[in-house]
Amino acid sequence: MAIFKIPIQLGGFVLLNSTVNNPLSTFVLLALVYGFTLATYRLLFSPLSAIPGPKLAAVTRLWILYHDYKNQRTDTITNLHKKYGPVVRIGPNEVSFTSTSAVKDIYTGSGREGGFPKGFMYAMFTHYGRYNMFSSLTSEAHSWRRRMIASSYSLTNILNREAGKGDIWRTVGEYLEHVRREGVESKTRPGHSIDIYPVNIYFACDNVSAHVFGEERGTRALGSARDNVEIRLQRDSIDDWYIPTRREKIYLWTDFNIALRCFETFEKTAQKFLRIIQRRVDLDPKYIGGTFLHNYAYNNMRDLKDRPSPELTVAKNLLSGKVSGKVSEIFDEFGAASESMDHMLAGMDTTSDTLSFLLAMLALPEYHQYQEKIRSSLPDLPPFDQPLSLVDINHILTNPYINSVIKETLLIFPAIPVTLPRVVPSGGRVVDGLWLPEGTLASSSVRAVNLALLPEFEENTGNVRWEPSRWLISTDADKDRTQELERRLWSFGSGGRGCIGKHLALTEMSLLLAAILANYNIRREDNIALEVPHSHWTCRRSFRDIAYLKDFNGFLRFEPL
Ligand code: HEM
Repeated sequence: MAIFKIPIQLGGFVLLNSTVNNPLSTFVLLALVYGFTLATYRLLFSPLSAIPGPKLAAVTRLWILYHDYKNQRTDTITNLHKKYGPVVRIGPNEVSFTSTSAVKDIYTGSGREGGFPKGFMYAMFTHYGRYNMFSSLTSEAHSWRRRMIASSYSLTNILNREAGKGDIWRTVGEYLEHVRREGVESKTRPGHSIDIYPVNIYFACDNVSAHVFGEERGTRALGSARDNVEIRLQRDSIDDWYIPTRREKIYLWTDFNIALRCFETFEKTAQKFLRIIQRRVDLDPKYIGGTFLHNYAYNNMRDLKDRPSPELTVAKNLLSGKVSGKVSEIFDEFGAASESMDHMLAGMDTTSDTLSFLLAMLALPEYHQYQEKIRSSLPDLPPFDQPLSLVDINHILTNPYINSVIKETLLIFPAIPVTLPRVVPSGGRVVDGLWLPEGTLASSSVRAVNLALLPEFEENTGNVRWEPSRWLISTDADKDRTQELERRLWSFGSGGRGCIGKHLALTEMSLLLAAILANYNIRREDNIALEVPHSHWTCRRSFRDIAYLKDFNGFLRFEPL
Protein backbone atom coordinates (compact mmCIF):
# COMPACT_ATOMS: atom_id res chain seq x y z
CA MET A 1 0.00 0.00 0.00
CA ALA A 2 2.66 2.46 1.12
CA ILE A 3 4.64 1.74 -2.06
CA PHE A 4 1.79 3.21 -4.12
CA LYS A 5 0.97 6.03 -1.72
CA ILE A 6 4.29 7.78 -2.01
CA PRO A 7 4.24 8.47 -5.76
CA ILE A 8 0.60 9.61 -5.61
CA GLN A 9 1.42 12.05 -2.85
CA LEU A 10 4.52 13.05 -4.73
CA GLY A 11 2.51 13.47 -7.97
CA GLY A 12 -0.14 15.52 -6.17
CA PHE A 13 2.58 17.70 -4.66
CA VAL A 14 4.23 18.28 -8.05
CA LEU A 15 0.89 19.09 -9.65
CA LEU A 16 -0.14 21.40 -6.83
CA ASN A 17 3.24 23.08 -6.86
CA SER A 18 3.28 23.65 -10.62
CA THR A 19 -0.32 24.81 -10.52
CA VAL A 20 0.38 27.44 -7.91
CA ASN A 21 3.38 28.66 -9.86
CA ASN A 22 1.84 28.53 -13.33
CA PRO A 23 -1.49 30.35 -14.04
CA LEU A 24 -1.91 28.42 -17.32
CA SER A 25 -1.84 25.10 -15.47
CA THR A 26 -4.33 26.49 -12.96
CA PHE A 27 -6.63 27.42 -15.81
CA VAL A 28 -6.27 24.01 -17.47
CA LEU A 29 -6.88 22.21 -14.19
CA LEU A 30 -9.98 24.27 -13.40
CA ALA A 31 -11.26 23.79 -16.95
CA LEU A 32 -10.78 20.03 -16.63
CA VAL A 33 -12.59 19.90 -13.29
CA TYR A 34 -15.39 22.07 -14.68
CA GLY A 35 -15.65 19.96 -17.85
CA PHE A 36 -15.71 16.72 -15.89
CA THR A 37 -18.34 18.01 -13.45
CA LEU A 38 -20.51 19.35 -16.27
CA ALA A 39 -20.25 16.10 -18.25
CA THR A 40 -21.14 14.06 -15.15
CA TYR A 41 -24.12 16.30 -14.42
CA ARG A 42 -25.38 16.17 -18.02
CA LEU A 43 -24.97 12.43 -18.23
CA LEU A 44 -26.27 11.38 -14.82
CA PHE A 45 -28.19 14.13 -13.05
CA SER A 46 -29.77 16.41 -15.68
CA PRO A 47 -33.60 16.16 -15.94
CA LEU A 48 -32.96 14.81 -19.49
CA SER A 49 -30.48 12.13 -18.40
CA ALA A 50 -33.03 9.28 -18.51
CA ILE A 51 -33.76 9.93 -22.22
CA PRO A 52 -31.95 7.49 -24.52
CA GLY A 53 -29.44 8.64 -27.13
CA PRO A 54 -25.70 8.70 -27.84
CA LYS A 55 -23.70 9.42 -24.65
CA LEU A 56 -21.49 11.92 -26.44
CA ALA A 57 -24.56 13.85 -27.61
CA ALA A 58 -25.71 14.12 -23.99
CA VAL A 59 -22.31 15.45 -22.90
CA THR A 60 -21.58 18.03 -25.56
CA ARG A 61 -23.48 20.01 -28.17
CA LEU A 62 -20.46 19.71 -30.46
CA TRP A 63 -21.76 16.25 -31.39
CA ILE A 64 -24.94 17.50 -33.11
CA LEU A 65 -23.11 20.58 -34.43
CA TYR A 66 -20.66 18.28 -36.17
CA HIS A 67 -23.57 16.52 -37.93
CA ASP A 68 -25.08 19.91 -38.77
CA TYR A 69 -21.80 20.98 -40.26
CA LYS A 70 -21.69 17.82 -42.40
CA ASN A 71 -25.32 18.43 -43.49
CA GLN A 72 -26.29 15.12 -41.88
CA ARG A 73 -28.67 16.23 -39.16
CA THR A 74 -31.84 14.78 -40.70
CA ASP A 75 -30.31 11.43 -41.64
CA THR A 76 -28.60 11.14 -38.26
CA ILE A 77 -31.77 11.89 -36.29
CA THR A 78 -33.83 9.52 -38.43
CA ASN A 79 -31.35 6.70 -37.76
CA LEU A 80 -31.29 7.48 -34.04
CA HIS A 81 -35.08 7.15 -33.87
CA LYS A 82 -34.80 3.82 -35.65
CA LYS A 83 -32.36 2.68 -32.97
CA TYR A 84 -33.74 4.27 -29.79
CA GLY A 85 -37.48 4.77 -30.50
CA PRO A 86 -39.75 7.83 -30.46
CA VAL A 87 -37.73 10.00 -28.01
CA VAL A 88 -34.02 10.67 -28.44
CA ARG A 89 -31.68 13.07 -26.69
CA ILE A 90 -29.55 14.70 -29.39
CA GLY A 91 -27.81 17.32 -27.28
CA PRO A 92 -27.27 18.25 -23.63
CA ASN A 93 -30.30 20.50 -24.04
CA GLU A 94 -32.05 19.11 -27.12
CA VAL A 95 -34.57 16.30 -27.50
CA SER A 96 -36.14 14.93 -30.68
CA PHE A 97 -39.61 13.33 -30.76
CA THR A 98 -41.57 11.41 -33.40
CA SER A 99 -44.82 10.34 -31.70
CA THR A 100 -48.10 11.96 -32.73
CA SER A 101 -48.84 12.95 -29.12
CA ALA A 102 -45.47 14.71 -28.75
CA VAL A 103 -45.89 16.54 -32.06
CA LYS A 104 -49.28 17.71 -30.78
CA ASP A 105 -47.87 18.82 -27.40
CA ILE A 106 -45.03 20.79 -29.03
CA TYR A 107 -46.56 22.25 -32.19
CA THR A 108 -50.29 22.52 -31.52
CA GLY A 109 -50.42 22.88 -27.74
CA SER A 110 -53.58 22.61 -25.74
CA GLY A 111 -56.27 25.00 -24.54
CA ARG A 112 -55.32 28.66 -24.80
CA GLU A 113 -51.63 27.92 -25.03
CA GLY A 114 -50.67 27.22 -28.65
CA GLY A 115 -47.48 25.40 -29.58
CA PHE A 116 -44.09 26.21 -28.06
CA PRO A 117 -42.24 29.35 -29.30
CA LYS A 118 -39.88 28.91 -32.24
CA GLY A 119 -36.13 28.49 -31.75
CA PHE A 120 -33.77 31.37 -32.43
CA MET A 121 -32.74 29.87 -35.79
CA TYR A 122 -35.89 31.30 -37.39
CA ALA A 123 -34.79 34.86 -36.68
CA MET A 124 -32.42 34.61 -39.60
CA PHE A 125 -35.37 34.57 -42.00
CA THR A 126 -35.99 38.27 -41.51
CA HIS A 127 -35.69 40.53 -44.57
CA TYR A 128 -34.88 44.25 -44.80
CA GLY A 129 -34.25 44.05 -41.04
CA ARG A 130 -37.95 43.24 -40.37
CA TYR A 131 -39.53 40.14 -38.91
CA ASN A 132 -42.33 38.32 -40.75
CA MET A 133 -44.82 35.58 -39.90
CA PHE A 134 -42.36 32.72 -40.46
CA SER A 135 -39.44 34.32 -38.62
CA SER A 136 -41.36 35.66 -35.62
CA LEU A 137 -40.56 33.59 -32.58
CA THR A 138 -43.43 34.09 -30.14
CA SER A 139 -47.14 33.68 -30.70
CA GLU A 140 -47.60 37.34 -29.73
CA ALA A 141 -45.40 38.42 -32.67
CA HIS A 142 -46.92 35.83 -34.99
CA SER A 143 -50.70 35.78 -34.57
CA TRP A 144 -51.54 39.33 -35.78
CA ARG A 145 -49.45 38.76 -38.89
CA ARG A 146 -51.20 35.49 -39.69
CA ARG A 147 -54.64 37.04 -39.09
CA MET A 148 -53.87 39.76 -41.62
CA ILE A 149 -53.42 37.37 -44.55
CA ALA A 150 -54.88 33.98 -43.61
CA SER A 151 -57.96 34.46 -45.82
CA SER A 152 -55.77 34.92 -48.93
CA TYR A 153 -54.54 31.34 -48.58
CA SER A 154 -57.83 29.65 -47.66
CA LEU A 155 -58.91 26.81 -49.96
CA THR A 156 -62.06 28.75 -50.91
CA ASN A 157 -60.05 31.78 -51.98
CA ILE A 158 -57.51 29.73 -53.96
CA LEU A 159 -60.28 27.85 -55.81
CA ASN A 160 -62.45 30.89 -56.54
CA ARG A 161 -59.47 32.90 -57.69
CA GLU A 162 -58.33 30.12 -60.01
CA ALA A 163 -61.82 29.53 -61.43
CA GLY A 164 -62.20 33.29 -61.96
CA LYS A 165 -58.79 34.24 -63.36
CA GLY A 166 -57.05 31.00 -64.30
CA ASP A 167 -53.55 32.26 -63.35
CA ILE A 168 -52.18 28.85 -62.36
CA TRP A 169 -53.70 27.15 -65.42
CA ARG A 170 -52.14 29.77 -67.71
CA THR A 171 -48.77 29.18 -66.02
CA VAL A 172 -49.21 25.43 -66.54
CA GLY A 173 -49.58 26.16 -70.27
CA GLU A 174 -46.41 28.27 -70.15
CA TYR A 175 -44.60 25.37 -68.46
CA LEU A 176 -45.43 22.98 -71.30
CA GLU A 177 -44.51 25.65 -73.86
CA HIS A 178 -41.20 26.18 -72.04
CA VAL A 179 -40.44 22.45 -72.25
CA ARG A 180 -41.12 22.45 -76.02
CA ARG A 181 -39.14 25.65 -76.59
CA GLU A 182 -36.15 25.10 -74.31
CA GLY A 183 -35.98 21.29 -74.30
CA VAL A 184 -33.50 19.35 -76.41
CA GLU A 185 -35.05 17.40 -79.26
CA SER A 186 -34.12 13.75 -79.07
CA LYS A 187 -32.60 12.24 -82.23
CA THR A 188 -33.89 8.75 -81.63
CA ARG A 189 -37.12 9.24 -79.69
CA PRO A 190 -40.05 11.66 -80.00
CA GLY A 191 -40.28 14.68 -77.70
CA HIS A 192 -38.04 17.07 -75.79
CA SER A 193 -35.69 16.47 -72.89
CA ILE A 194 -35.11 19.07 -70.20
CA ASP A 195 -33.53 19.46 -66.78
CA ILE A 196 -36.76 19.72 -64.79
CA TYR A 197 -35.42 21.25 -61.61
CA PRO A 198 -35.07 24.88 -62.76
CA VAL A 199 -38.31 24.64 -64.76
CA ASN A 200 -40.16 23.68 -61.58
CA ILE A 201 -38.57 26.57 -59.71
CA TYR A 202 -39.69 29.07 -62.41
CA PHE A 203 -43.17 27.54 -62.31
CA ALA A 204 -43.46 27.84 -58.52
CA CYS A 205 -41.98 31.35 -58.56
CA ASP A 206 -44.38 32.61 -61.27
CA ASN A 207 -47.32 31.18 -59.33
CA VAL A 208 -46.47 32.38 -55.85
CA SER A 209 -45.46 35.85 -57.07
CA ALA A 210 -48.77 36.24 -58.98
CA HIS A 211 -50.62 35.12 -55.86
CA VAL A 212 -48.77 37.56 -53.62
CA PHE A 213 -48.55 40.62 -55.91
CA GLY A 214 -51.20 40.01 -58.56
CA GLU A 215 -50.95 38.80 -62.14
CA GLU A 216 -49.63 42.10 -63.51
CA ARG A 217 -46.68 42.16 -61.11
CA GLY A 218 -45.90 38.44 -60.94
CA THR A 219 -42.62 37.12 -62.37
CA ARG A 220 -42.71 35.55 -65.84
CA ALA A 221 -39.65 33.35 -65.46
CA LEU A 222 -41.05 30.54 -67.63
CA GLY A 223 -41.01 33.14 -70.38
CA SER A 224 -42.46 33.01 -73.86
CA ALA A 225 -41.34 32.75 -77.47
CA ARG A 226 -40.65 36.48 -77.31
CA ASP A 227 -38.27 36.18 -74.33
CA ASN A 228 -36.88 39.62 -73.61
CA VAL A 229 -33.90 40.80 -71.59
CA GLU A 230 -36.01 41.31 -68.48
CA ILE A 231 -37.34 37.74 -68.51
CA ARG A 232 -33.87 36.30 -69.02
CA LEU A 233 -32.64 38.50 -66.18
CA GLN A 234 -35.45 37.15 -63.98
CA ARG A 235 -34.39 33.59 -64.74
CA ASP A 236 -30.70 34.31 -64.14
CA SER A 237 -31.48 36.11 -60.88
CA ILE A 238 -33.64 33.25 -59.65
CA ASP A 239 -30.83 30.82 -60.51
CA ASP A 240 -28.41 33.06 -58.56
CA TRP A 241 -30.58 32.81 -55.50
CA TYR A 242 -29.72 29.13 -55.30
CA ILE A 243 -26.03 29.64 -54.88
CA PRO A 244 -25.37 28.38 -51.34
CA THR A 245 -24.65 31.08 -48.80
CA ARG A 246 -24.63 31.43 -45.04
CA ARG A 247 -28.17 30.01 -44.91
CA GLU A 248 -26.98 26.58 -45.92
CA LYS A 249 -25.86 25.72 -42.40
CA ILE A 250 -28.83 27.08 -40.57
CA TYR A 251 -28.44 25.23 -37.29
CA LEU A 252 -24.88 26.42 -36.84
CA TRP A 253 -26.23 29.94 -36.77
CA THR A 254 -28.36 29.10 -33.76
CA ASP A 255 -25.29 28.34 -31.72
CA PHE A 256 -23.16 31.09 -33.15
CA ASN A 257 -25.88 33.66 -32.82
CA ILE A 258 -23.54 36.42 -31.71
CA ALA A 259 -21.93 36.10 -35.13
CA LEU A 260 -25.38 36.14 -36.69
CA ARG A 261 -26.39 39.26 -34.79
CA CYS A 262 -23.16 41.01 -35.78
CA PHE A 263 -23.75 40.04 -39.41
CA GLU A 264 -27.33 41.29 -39.35
CA THR A 265 -26.40 44.55 -37.66
CA PHE A 266 -23.77 45.05 -40.34
CA GLU A 267 -26.32 44.20 -43.07
CA LYS A 268 -28.91 46.61 -41.64
CA THR A 269 -26.39 49.43 -41.22
CA ALA A 270 -25.04 48.92 -44.72
CA GLN A 271 -28.56 49.02 -46.16
CA LYS A 272 -29.35 52.18 -44.18
CA PHE A 273 -26.26 53.90 -45.59
CA LEU A 274 -27.07 52.69 -49.07
CA ARG A 275 -30.54 54.19 -48.82
CA ILE A 276 -29.17 57.53 -47.55
CA ILE A 277 -26.73 57.68 -50.45
CA GLN A 278 -29.41 56.64 -52.94
CA ARG A 279 -31.79 59.36 -51.75
CA ARG A 280 -29.11 61.94 -52.44
CA VAL A 281 -28.29 60.59 -55.87
CA ASP A 282 -31.75 59.60 -57.01
CA LEU A 283 -34.91 61.17 -55.60
CA ASP A 284 -36.94 58.10 -56.49
CA PRO A 285 -34.61 55.24 -55.63
CA LYS A 286 -35.77 51.77 -56.66
CA TYR A 287 -32.68 49.76 -55.76
CA ILE A 288 -32.50 49.04 -52.05
CA GLY A 289 -29.56 46.63 -51.91
CA GLY A 290 -29.69 42.86 -51.54
CA THR A 291 -30.60 40.31 -54.19
CA PHE A 292 -32.90 40.52 -57.19
CA LEU A 293 -35.70 38.95 -55.15
CA HIS A 294 -35.26 41.47 -52.35
CA ASN A 295 -35.53 44.31 -54.84
CA TYR A 296 -38.40 42.68 -56.65
CA ALA A 297 -40.49 42.28 -53.47
CA TYR A 298 -39.74 45.73 -52.10
CA ASN A 299 -40.28 47.56 -55.40
CA ASN A 300 -43.57 45.79 -55.98
CA MET A 301 -44.74 46.78 -52.52
CA ARG A 302 -43.84 50.42 -53.11
CA ASP A 303 -45.41 50.38 -56.53
CA LEU A 304 -48.62 48.90 -55.12
CA LYS A 305 -48.70 51.61 -52.49
CA ASP A 306 -48.35 54.35 -55.11
CA ARG A 307 -50.49 52.68 -57.76
CA PRO A 308 -53.07 50.51 -55.95
CA SER A 309 -54.47 47.58 -57.91
CA PRO A 310 -58.12 46.45 -57.83
CA GLU A 311 -56.95 42.82 -57.62
CA LEU A 312 -57.32 41.24 -54.17
CA THR A 313 -53.88 39.89 -53.30
CA VAL A 314 -51.75 39.02 -50.28
CA ALA A 315 -49.80 42.26 -50.79
CA LYS A 316 -52.99 44.32 -50.83
CA ASN A 317 -54.11 42.69 -47.58
CA LEU A 318 -50.75 43.55 -46.08
CA LEU A 319 -50.85 47.18 -47.17
CA SER A 320 -54.39 47.74 -45.98
CA GLY A 321 -54.23 45.32 -43.04
CA LYS A 322 -55.12 46.54 -39.59
CA VAL A 323 -52.61 45.57 -36.96
CA SER A 324 -54.86 44.15 -34.27
CA GLY A 325 -54.09 42.80 -30.81
CA LYS A 326 -51.11 43.54 -28.56
CA VAL A 327 -48.36 44.56 -30.97
CA SER A 328 -45.08 46.09 -29.94
CA GLU A 329 -43.51 46.40 -33.41
CA ILE A 330 -43.68 48.92 -36.20
CA PHE A 331 -45.36 47.53 -39.30
CA ASP A 332 -44.48 49.57 -42.38
CA GLU A 333 -43.78 48.99 -46.08
CA PHE A 334 -40.56 47.17 -45.18
CA GLY A 335 -42.51 44.87 -42.85
CA ALA A 336 -45.03 44.23 -45.63
CA ALA A 337 -42.20 43.60 -48.12
CA SER A 338 -40.49 41.25 -45.65
CA GLU A 339 -43.69 39.22 -45.41
CA SER A 340 -44.13 39.01 -49.21
CA MET A 341 -40.48 38.19 -49.78
CA ASP A 342 -40.76 35.34 -47.33
CA HIS A 343 -43.79 33.90 -49.10
CA MET A 344 -41.88 33.97 -52.38
CA LEU A 345 -39.07 31.96 -50.80
CA ALA A 346 -41.36 29.59 -48.89
CA GLY A 347 -43.41 28.93 -52.01
CA MET A 348 -40.53 28.48 -54.46
CA ASP A 349 -38.23 25.89 -52.93
CA THR A 350 -40.83 23.64 -51.42
CA THR A 351 -43.30 23.34 -54.27
CA SER A 352 -40.57 22.98 -56.89
CA ASP A 353 -38.67 20.35 -54.89
CA THR A 354 -41.82 18.28 -54.40
CA LEU A 355 -42.66 18.50 -58.11
CA SER A 356 -39.14 17.55 -59.13
CA PHE A 357 -39.02 14.46 -56.90
CA LEU A 358 -42.52 13.46 -57.97
CA LEU A 359 -41.84 13.71 -61.72
CA ALA A 360 -38.46 12.00 -61.36
CA MET A 361 -40.09 9.01 -59.63
CA LEU A 362 -43.11 8.79 -61.91
CA ALA A 363 -40.81 8.73 -64.96
CA LEU A 364 -39.16 5.48 -63.80
CA PRO A 365 -40.10 2.41 -65.91
CA GLU A 366 -41.98 0.74 -63.02
CA TYR A 367 -44.42 3.67 -62.87
CA HIS A 368 -45.20 4.01 -66.60
CA GLN A 369 -48.42 2.05 -66.03
CA TYR A 370 -49.30 4.38 -63.19
CA GLN A 371 -49.02 7.33 -65.60
CA GLU A 372 -51.63 5.56 -67.74
CA LYS A 373 -53.92 5.10 -64.74
CA ILE A 374 -53.76 8.80 -63.89
CA ARG A 375 -54.32 9.78 -67.53
CA SER A 376 -57.40 7.65 -67.95
CA SER A 377 -58.96 9.14 -64.79
CA LEU A 378 -58.70 12.78 -65.97
CA PRO A 379 -61.59 14.95 -67.22
CA ASP A 380 -61.35 16.72 -70.60
CA LEU A 381 -59.24 19.80 -70.04
CA PRO A 382 -59.83 23.21 -71.69
CA PRO A 383 -57.08 25.25 -73.45
CA PHE A 384 -54.68 27.10 -71.17
CA ASP A 385 -55.97 30.58 -71.98
CA GLN A 386 -59.37 29.63 -70.57
CA PRO A 387 -59.81 29.17 -66.78
CA LEU A 388 -60.84 25.74 -65.58
CA SER A 389 -64.32 25.53 -64.10
CA LEU A 390 -64.69 25.05 -60.35
CA VAL A 391 -66.04 21.55 -61.05
CA ASP A 392 -62.96 20.62 -63.12
CA ILE A 393 -60.56 22.02 -60.51
CA ASN A 394 -62.32 20.03 -57.79
CA HIS A 395 -62.32 16.96 -60.00
CA ILE A 396 -58.52 17.20 -60.37
CA LEU A 397 -57.88 18.07 -56.71
CA THR A 398 -59.85 15.06 -55.52
CA ASN A 399 -58.53 12.63 -58.15
CA PRO A 400 -57.30 9.66 -56.06
CA TYR A 401 -54.38 8.83 -58.41
CA ILE A 402 -53.07 12.40 -58.56
CA ASN A 403 -53.47 12.63 -54.79
CA SER A 404 -51.64 9.37 -54.30
CA VAL A 405 -48.47 10.47 -56.09
CA ILE A 406 -48.44 13.88 -54.42
CA LYS A 407 -48.99 12.50 -50.91
CA GLU A 408 -46.44 9.75 -51.43
CA THR A 409 -43.83 12.30 -52.50
CA LEU A 410 -44.62 14.50 -49.51
CA LEU A 411 -44.32 11.43 -47.28
CA ILE A 412 -41.05 9.96 -48.59
CA PHE A 413 -39.32 13.09 -49.90
CA PRO A 414 -40.59 15.97 -47.72
CA ALA A 415 -39.29 19.24 -49.16
CA ILE A 416 -38.60 20.43 -45.61
CA PRO A 417 -37.27 17.26 -43.96
CA VAL A 418 -35.36 18.95 -41.13
CA THR A 419 -35.90 19.61 -37.42
CA LEU A 420 -38.41 22.41 -36.83
CA PRO A 421 -36.92 23.77 -33.57
CA ARG A 422 -39.13 24.84 -30.69
CA VAL A 423 -38.21 25.98 -27.17
CA VAL A 424 -39.91 24.82 -23.95
CA PRO A 425 -41.58 27.92 -22.41
CA SER A 426 -40.94 29.25 -18.93
CA GLY A 427 -41.85 26.91 -16.09
CA GLY A 428 -41.05 23.80 -18.17
CA ARG A 429 -43.59 21.48 -19.79
CA VAL A 430 -44.48 17.80 -19.97
CA VAL A 431 -44.13 16.28 -23.46
CA ASP A 432 -45.14 12.68 -24.06
CA GLY A 433 -45.11 12.15 -20.28
CA LEU A 434 -41.54 13.51 -19.88
CA TRP A 435 -40.86 16.66 -17.93
CA LEU A 436 -38.65 19.10 -19.84
CA PRO A 437 -37.17 22.15 -18.14
CA GLU A 438 -37.68 25.62 -19.61
CA GLY A 439 -35.30 26.46 -22.45
CA THR A 440 -34.95 22.84 -23.65
CA LEU A 441 -35.00 22.54 -27.44
CA ALA A 442 -37.90 20.11 -27.96
CA SER A 443 -38.51 19.41 -31.60
CA SER A 444 -39.38 16.95 -34.33
CA SER A 445 -37.76 16.31 -37.66
CA VAL A 446 -40.29 16.10 -40.50
CA ARG A 447 -38.64 13.14 -42.21
CA ALA A 448 -38.28 11.16 -39.00
CA VAL A 449 -41.94 11.77 -38.09
CA ASN A 450 -43.09 10.76 -41.59
CA LEU A 451 -40.97 7.63 -41.81
CA ALA A 452 -42.07 6.51 -38.33
CA LEU A 453 -45.56 6.15 -39.87
CA LEU A 454 -44.36 3.35 -42.16
CA PRO A 455 -44.40 -0.28 -40.99
CA GLU A 456 -41.24 -1.08 -43.03
CA PHE A 457 -39.37 1.64 -41.12
CA GLU A 458 -40.77 0.75 -37.71
CA GLU A 459 -40.05 -2.93 -38.14
CA ASN A 460 -36.70 -2.27 -39.75
CA THR A 461 -37.58 -4.70 -42.52
CA GLY A 462 -36.08 -2.98 -45.49
CA ASN A 463 -35.68 0.16 -47.51
CA VAL A 464 -38.51 2.61 -47.62
CA ARG A 465 -40.04 2.61 -51.12
CA TRP A 466 -41.92 5.32 -53.04
CA GLU A 467 -45.18 3.44 -53.41
CA PRO A 468 -48.16 5.67 -54.37
CA SER A 469 -50.62 2.77 -54.33
CA ARG A 470 -50.44 2.77 -50.52
CA TRP A 471 -52.84 5.75 -50.73
CA LEU A 472 -55.46 3.98 -52.86
CA ILE A 473 -58.60 2.66 -51.20
CA SER A 474 -60.26 -0.64 -52.16
CA THR A 475 -61.48 -1.91 -48.78
CA ASP A 476 -62.75 -0.45 -45.48
CA ALA A 477 -59.44 -1.34 -43.86
CA ASP A 478 -57.62 0.66 -46.57
CA LYS A 479 -59.86 3.60 -45.81
CA ASP A 480 -59.01 3.57 -42.08
CA ARG A 481 -55.31 3.12 -42.81
CA THR A 482 -55.06 5.94 -45.37
CA GLN A 483 -57.13 8.31 -43.23
CA GLU A 484 -54.77 7.69 -40.32
CA LEU A 485 -51.72 8.18 -42.57
CA GLU A 486 -53.14 11.39 -43.95
CA ARG A 487 -53.95 12.71 -40.47
CA ARG A 488 -50.38 12.12 -39.31
CA LEU A 489 -48.49 13.07 -42.49
CA TRP A 490 -46.37 15.97 -41.28
CA SER A 491 -44.85 17.49 -44.41
CA PHE A 492 -46.70 20.80 -43.99
CA GLY A 493 -46.06 20.98 -40.22
CA SER A 494 -49.06 21.46 -37.90
CA GLY A 495 -50.75 23.82 -35.46
CA GLY A 496 -50.85 27.60 -35.68
CA ARG A 497 -47.42 27.71 -37.34
CA GLY A 498 -48.19 25.05 -39.94
CA CYS A 499 -47.88 25.86 -43.64
CA ILE A 500 -50.17 28.64 -44.78
CA GLY A 501 -49.47 27.95 -48.48
CA LYS A 502 -50.55 24.28 -48.45
CA HIS A 503 -53.67 24.75 -50.64
CA LEU A 504 -51.81 26.94 -53.11
CA ALA A 505 -49.03 24.33 -53.40
CA LEU A 506 -51.44 21.40 -53.77
CA THR A 507 -53.46 23.22 -56.44
CA GLU A 508 -50.34 24.15 -58.43
CA MET A 509 -48.96 20.61 -58.29
CA SER A 510 -52.26 18.88 -59.13
CA LEU A 511 -53.08 21.08 -62.14
CA LEU A 512 -49.57 20.77 -63.54
CA LEU A 513 -49.51 17.03 -63.17
CA ALA A 514 -52.93 16.66 -64.82
CA ALA A 515 -51.82 18.78 -67.80
CA ILE A 516 -48.47 17.01 -68.22
CA LEU A 517 -50.04 13.55 -68.21
CA ALA A 518 -52.94 14.59 -70.44
CA ASN A 519 -50.39 15.58 -73.08
CA TYR A 520 -47.22 13.55 -72.52
CA ASN A 521 -45.60 10.36 -71.38
CA ILE A 522 -42.70 11.28 -69.15
CA ARG A 523 -39.55 9.18 -69.24
CA ARG A 524 -36.13 9.30 -67.60
CA GLU A 525 -33.55 10.55 -70.11
CA ASP A 526 -30.43 8.61 -69.27
CA ASN A 527 -28.53 9.08 -72.51
CA ILE A 528 -28.24 12.81 -72.54
CA ALA A 529 -24.75 14.23 -72.67
CA LEU A 530 -25.71 17.68 -71.38
CA GLU A 531 -24.22 19.04 -68.20
CA VAL A 532 -26.49 20.03 -65.30
CA PRO A 533 -25.15 23.42 -64.22
CA HIS A 534 -26.42 23.27 -60.64
CA SER A 535 -26.55 20.93 -57.67
CA HIS A 536 -30.15 21.40 -56.58
CA TRP A 537 -30.76 17.68 -56.45
CA THR A 538 -28.13 17.28 -53.79
CA CYS A 539 -28.35 20.53 -51.85
CA ARG A 540 -30.71 23.39 -51.31
CA ARG A 541 -30.10 26.81 -49.97
CA SER A 542 -31.76 26.12 -46.65
CA PHE A 543 -34.08 23.75 -44.84
CA ARG A 544 -33.14 20.61 -46.77
CA ASP A 545 -29.99 18.73 -45.85
CA ILE A 546 -30.73 15.49 -47.69
CA ALA A 547 -29.83 14.52 -51.24
CA TYR A 548 -32.79 12.34 -52.16
CA LEU A 549 -32.12 11.24 -55.76
CA LYS A 550 -28.37 11.25 -56.03
CA ASP A 551 -28.24 9.03 -59.11
CA PHE A 552 -30.69 11.00 -61.22
CA ASN A 553 -29.13 13.30 -63.83
CA GLY A 554 -32.09 15.71 -63.75
CA PHE A 555 -33.31 15.21 -67.35
CA LEU A 556 -36.77 13.97 -68.28
CA ARG A 557 -38.10 13.37 -71.78
CA PHE A 558 -41.60 14.66 -72.49
CA GLU A 559 -42.98 12.39 -75.26
CA PRO A 560 -46.15 13.84 -76.84
CA LEU A 561 -49.10 11.42 -76.93
C1 HEM B 1 -45.00 21.39 -51.07
C2 HEM B 1 -44.97 22.64 -50.68
C3 HEM B 1 -44.75 23.12 -49.27
C4 HEM B 1 -44.26 22.45 -48.18
C5 HEM B 1 -43.81 21.00 -48.09
C6 HEM B 1 -44.25 23.39 -47.08
C7 HEM B 1 -43.86 23.09 -45.78
C8 HEM B 1 -43.97 23.96 -44.72
C9 HEM B 1 -43.68 23.61 -43.35
C10 HEM B 1 -43.19 22.24 -42.87
C11 HEM B 1 -43.91 24.70 -42.58
C12 HEM B 1 -43.75 24.80 -41.07
C13 HEM B 1 -42.39 25.33 -40.73
C14 HEM B 1 -42.12 25.39 -39.26
O1 HEM B 1 -42.96 25.08 -38.42
O2 HEM B 1 -41.01 25.72 -38.95
C15 HEM B 1 -44.34 25.77 -43.47
C16 HEM B 1 -44.65 27.04 -43.06
C17 HEM B 1 -44.93 28.06 -43.94
N1 HEM B 1 -45.13 27.96 -45.30
FE1 HEM B 1 -45.02 26.26 -46.41
N2 HEM B 1 -44.69 24.60 -47.54
C18 HEM B 1 -45.02 24.48 -48.86
C19 HEM B 1 -45.52 25.46 -49.70
C20 HEM B 1 -45.71 26.77 -49.35
C21 HEM B 1 -46.19 27.81 -50.24
C22 HEM B 1 -46.60 27.64 -51.71
C23 HEM B 1 -46.20 28.95 -49.53
C24 HEM B 1 -46.65 30.26 -50.08
C25 HEM B 1 -46.83 31.32 -49.50
C26 HEM B 1 -45.76 28.64 -48.16
C27 HEM B 1 -45.63 29.54 -47.13
C28 HEM B 1 -45.36 29.20 -45.81
C29 HEM B 1 -45.32 30.17 -44.73
C30 HEM B 1 -45.52 31.67 -44.87
C31 HEM B 1 -45.06 29.46 -43.56
C32 HEM B 1 -44.95 30.01 -42.14
C33 HEM B 1 -46.31 29.94 -41.50
C34 HEM B 1 -46.35 30.52 -40.09
O3 HEM B 1 -45.32 30.63 -39.43
O4 HEM B 1 -47.46 30.87 -39.66
N3 HEM B 1 -45.46 27.30 -48.10
N4 HEM B 1 -44.38 25.28 -44.77
